[in-house]
Amino acid sequence: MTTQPVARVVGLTKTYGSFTAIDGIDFHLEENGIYGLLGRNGAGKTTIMQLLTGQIFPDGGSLEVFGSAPAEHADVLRRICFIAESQKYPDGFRPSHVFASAPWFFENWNQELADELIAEFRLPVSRPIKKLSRGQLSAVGVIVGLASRAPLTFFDEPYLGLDAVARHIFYDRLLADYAEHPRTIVLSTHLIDEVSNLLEHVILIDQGRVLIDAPADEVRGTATTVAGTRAAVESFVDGRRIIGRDGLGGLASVTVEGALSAADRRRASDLGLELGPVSLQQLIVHLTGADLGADTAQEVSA
Ligand SMILES: Nc1ncnc2c1ncn2[C@@H]1O[C@H](COP(=O)(O)OP(=O)(O)OP(=O)(O)O)[C@@H](O)[C@H]1O
Repeated sequence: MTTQPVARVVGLTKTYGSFTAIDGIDFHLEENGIYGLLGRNGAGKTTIMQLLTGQIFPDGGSLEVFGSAPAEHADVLRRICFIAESQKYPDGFRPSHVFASAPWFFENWNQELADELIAEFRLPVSRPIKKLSRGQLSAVGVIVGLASRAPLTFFDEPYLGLDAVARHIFYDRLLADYAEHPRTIVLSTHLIDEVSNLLEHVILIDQGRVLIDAPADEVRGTATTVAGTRAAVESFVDGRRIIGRDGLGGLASVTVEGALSAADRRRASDLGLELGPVSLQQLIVHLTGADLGADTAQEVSA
């Protein structure tokens, strides 16, 4: 049985003056999946989400969400929740006002889940939003995004300022709620290693184009990390395409591109080497030529 995709994007283009932000991309979002929309700064991730949520219009190609152009259809927009990096709220609003008005926008809004999250995030719901800390402000968005249970939910770098505990509450709650109430969730983030286990599908954007559109496990399987004594590792990886290196003293860990054959695996075992899957982040750093690790370190400590 084939289901109709939640979103269908064909040859989608968005230009700003002479600059092409989105360059003729194609992809589908299927019903019920957690997608990672990944890429370097300025790759085009937010622009894609703005196009899919009808906030801006494309300059070329076609775009269907739940079978219609999102911008003109209120019934489509009602099934979408978009949590932006810096969500804006009306002046004088308090989190309690946001949660009280949410059922009006989201037909699947679940107040019980919202209340549990408010307690877990220790969010002061009666404080004016303007007075909230950066992390508390992000928590408001994360709570709306999860409790909306919208059939298509976008989280655009949702956790600026959230501490490690709060981020893990978000990841755990997202997975648990998704298991009980499957829907389509698109997560854009630079903290790739942290969300790597959540993602079922990866769409990697680079300079307005799609570099990867594949199941996360398939992406991870395109490279292998080889670890062991330096001499054994170097002998094993000799002649292979190397993606990354790490090591300390006599120990080394090298990531190589391509699938390993059964003979390769036997040889690695004979050399006393350990083989492991590549981290999604390592692979993406390699493919987009960026040091996302530095970015990540900054954000984690922020
Ligand atoms: N209104 C605009 N006018 C001109 N250029 C724009 C506009 N909006 C976005 N851009 C450009 O389009 C490109 C894509 O921006 P976008 O915000 O989608 O990137 P992103 O992948 O979300 O980046 P980040 O990870 O830094 O948030 C960038 O080069 C950006 O400068």
